Amino acid sequence: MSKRMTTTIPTEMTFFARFEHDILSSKKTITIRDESERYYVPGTTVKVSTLEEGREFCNLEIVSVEPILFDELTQYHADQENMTLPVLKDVIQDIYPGITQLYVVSYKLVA
Ligand SMILES: CC(=O)Nc1ccn([C@@H]2O[C@H](CO)[C@@H](O)[C@H]2O)c(=O)n1
Repeated sequence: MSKRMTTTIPTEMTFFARFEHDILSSKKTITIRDESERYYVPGTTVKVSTLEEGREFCNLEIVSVEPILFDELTQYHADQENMTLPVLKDVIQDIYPGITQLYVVSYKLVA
């Protein structure tokens, strides 16, 4: 007998304010998160605000959510973050110290 599980589809996402400009200019088209943020659903739209002040600044449509290991990150991911790979790895280690399992969330700006 299988247990029925319910999940709540997330409808909001936060970013550090320093990334707002890159997101709004579509220079940054992915974000890399931990398992707590793996439940975004492709095709849904999320309301985006700054982590620091909770200021809403756009809506994003989720395009995909893909698991990735920290050691598998490449320049391809860094390009989509508008960063160099060493900087991206530093940023992730700052936010998620010692993490190995991550999720690449890709998105597009909703007009
Ligand atoms: C609660 C909360 O807001 N968390 C995060 C987590 C990550 N990020 C950015 O995603 C990319 C890879 O991690 C980098 O650009 C990060 O700076 C972010 O802006 N905000």
